[in-house]
Amino acid sequence: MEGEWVWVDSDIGVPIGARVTVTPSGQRLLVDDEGKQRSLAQEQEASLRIMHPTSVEGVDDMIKLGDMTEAGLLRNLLLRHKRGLIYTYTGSVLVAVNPYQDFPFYSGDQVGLYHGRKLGELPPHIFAIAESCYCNMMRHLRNQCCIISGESGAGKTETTKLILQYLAAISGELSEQQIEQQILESNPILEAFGNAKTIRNDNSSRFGKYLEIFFNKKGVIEGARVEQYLLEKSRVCHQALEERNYHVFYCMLAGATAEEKKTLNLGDAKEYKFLSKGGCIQCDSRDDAKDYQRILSAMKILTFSELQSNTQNNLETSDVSKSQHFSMAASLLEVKRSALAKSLTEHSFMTNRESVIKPLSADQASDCRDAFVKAIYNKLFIWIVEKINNVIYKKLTKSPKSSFLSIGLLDIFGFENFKTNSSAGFKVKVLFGVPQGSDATMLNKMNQQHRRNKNYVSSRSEYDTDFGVRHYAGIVYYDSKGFLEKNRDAVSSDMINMVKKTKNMLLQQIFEEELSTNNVKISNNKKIVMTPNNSLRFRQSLDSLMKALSACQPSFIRCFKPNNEKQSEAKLCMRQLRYSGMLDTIRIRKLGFPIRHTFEDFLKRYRVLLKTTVCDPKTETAAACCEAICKTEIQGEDEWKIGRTKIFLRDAHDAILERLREEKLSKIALVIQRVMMGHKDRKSFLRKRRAAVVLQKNWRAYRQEKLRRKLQHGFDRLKSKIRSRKMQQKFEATGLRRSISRRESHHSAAGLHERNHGQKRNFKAEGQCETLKYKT
Ligand SMILES: Nc1ncnc2c1ncn2[C@@H]1O[C@H](COP(=O)(O)OP(=O)(O)OP(=O)(O)O)[C@@H](O)[C@H]1O
Repeated sequence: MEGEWVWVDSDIGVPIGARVTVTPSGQRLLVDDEGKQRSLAQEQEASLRIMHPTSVEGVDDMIKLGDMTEAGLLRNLLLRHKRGLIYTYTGSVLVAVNPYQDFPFYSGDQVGLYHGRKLGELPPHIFAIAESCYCNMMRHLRNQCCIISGESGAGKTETTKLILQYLAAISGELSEQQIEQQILESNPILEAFGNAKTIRNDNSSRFGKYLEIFFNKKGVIEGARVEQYLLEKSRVCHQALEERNYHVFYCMLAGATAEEKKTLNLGDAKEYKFLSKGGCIQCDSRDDAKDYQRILSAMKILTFSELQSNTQNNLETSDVSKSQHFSMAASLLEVKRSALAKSLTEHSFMTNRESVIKPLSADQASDCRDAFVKAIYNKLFIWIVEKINNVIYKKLTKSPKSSFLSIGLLDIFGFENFKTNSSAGFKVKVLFGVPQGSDATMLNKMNQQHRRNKNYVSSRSEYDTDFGVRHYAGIVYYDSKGFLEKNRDAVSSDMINMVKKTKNMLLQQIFEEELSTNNVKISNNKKIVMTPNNSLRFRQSLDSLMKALSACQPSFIRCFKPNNEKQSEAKLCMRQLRYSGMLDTIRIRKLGFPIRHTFEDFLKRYRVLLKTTVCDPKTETAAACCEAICKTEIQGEDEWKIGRTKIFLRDAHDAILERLREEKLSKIALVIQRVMMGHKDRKSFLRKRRAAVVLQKNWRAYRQEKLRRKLQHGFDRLKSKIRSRKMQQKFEATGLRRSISRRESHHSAAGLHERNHGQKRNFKAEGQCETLKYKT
């Protein structure tokens, strides 16, 4: 039907989407995802597969896809990427497609938005994964790790930085320490010394990194530790076309002042062979001079002391080399030119009876020089990492590790399969360890040793120089040519003897191990200082990494590169999908029960979801209670399984149960709040009512008493008036008044006065009597 979506075959090896359209003339066409029109014949129709609606619209969790095929996954990722949605879940695994541009995804607002929210509550985001790690750590008191994988340039390093940014922000809300800032500032330093421009990525990490962030029990960052794995040393002396040496060289030469450069005898990058072998000095996306200032300020924060120019006094002149660069090198290494010349151009070896010194050919001498340069850089890098750890980790060494919780971020090497893969890769080192001898003898030895190993593919003929390794993603062929050279990192004892004489403390410090060892091995008539073999050391550090990881609860982030210059978007993503094992992950996660809890843990966490009328934990077993919870809360019998000691759940149910638990808890909290507030309010109401009654009572009593007293007073006066009137009437009635009048005429003046006075008294008494009558 018109408008319907179907799957059609394509040249990328998997079907792509296409939409049925009808032209005005009535002809039916298919318009595929790449915009190409295809005719639709009637006989074709039966073979077309209708697209599931979830694939038409796209889903934010690929477990929900109806078309659970490579094509389904690919279309979903590309569809979302086109809409600017770079993050997609696959259960709890996050797929991150590199946006190659700054999106407003990572602001403080976004941190606030995702903080405290469950995975799946909000659209997929790297902050949701960081939050989930943090929450799981705090909830289960268990260390977490994030395994971030993907091709070179897919965005692993940026992702690691974003997780760190998130954790630093939420920890910063809880305390005002400056440790978060110091941890964040270690990035520019590590990137300057350990990253370089490659043809795949302008800022490619050339070392493996495991950053463990330590939190106290309150969830505040207390420190961190960086572990580095196998820096690509060969880059210091050699770069492929269009690639650069490590950033720090270009940054320093572009950013240092003329005066600083003069003190250190530095020129421009293009003057140095080791910096210009790739024919690429500038990198368009980088500003070396600006980065230099950034590196210096980060170094200040991490308490690196300032670079000091070295004194050039006390230098003996020598005729060994007239080159200006040679003198400069000797001066910077703070050794006599003669000692440097000797160590570079001669080698001493032992016969049965004596020590013999032989000159080196020009090629041998430059090998010797390169080995020394690579060793210096590598050791300097290790020293820098340790120096950073001294600031961000040292405080924690005083307390036992168990007093902290941690989240580890593993940024593992980008994996690429070129037409020709150089054996310089660390992966080859992990497999085999590098023997002495030539490339051919090494290949021979490997072909013999690993003949029966199903992961090893021997060279097809004795003239072939390549061999294959069956990786998860497929067979990768490595060319053994130049293998030993690229991996040669043994520094000759002559060189070490030269280092012994240096006045440069840093140089002595970084070669401390070699200087303190007396273990000198003679191999091929050449004295080599034996420190623990590099591949052995690497294997040991990987073993301890594996141990640390397996003790943690892991989260996975798969970074994808959406395009590069040479391949179509879909083809490139398809390859990454296959290599990352995404489809298998989804199938396994869909089929399996990746979430598992012991009955006790499960019951402790989800006890609130249990109805005691259905199953009472006081009388029933933990297993029965767990079963009862699942029966009521999870739909579908097949969605969970009861084991002997644990309960197993499908991927999505962890989040669902958590949500239900939270809902239930907030309901219960509401009831508690309601009852508490009601109780509090009633108590205060009753107190107020009692007080009001007392007030009313007392007021009324007071008012009544006042009235009563007034009345009483009135009556008393009334009574006295009545009495006085009665007395007067009585007096008048007895005629006493007449005799008194006669007596009054006798005493006229006094009598007049007395009469007036008596009249007045009478008037007054009458007046009072009237008032009293009125008041009564
Ligand atoms: N989330 C993102 N937002 C914006 N740009 C990004 C993002 N992730 C990656 N990029 C861009 O892609 C580039 C390459 O990413 P990054 O260096 O993280 O890759 P990588 O996988 O670590 O590669 P390598 O294995 O070579 O070190 C970055 O320099 C940046 O320009």
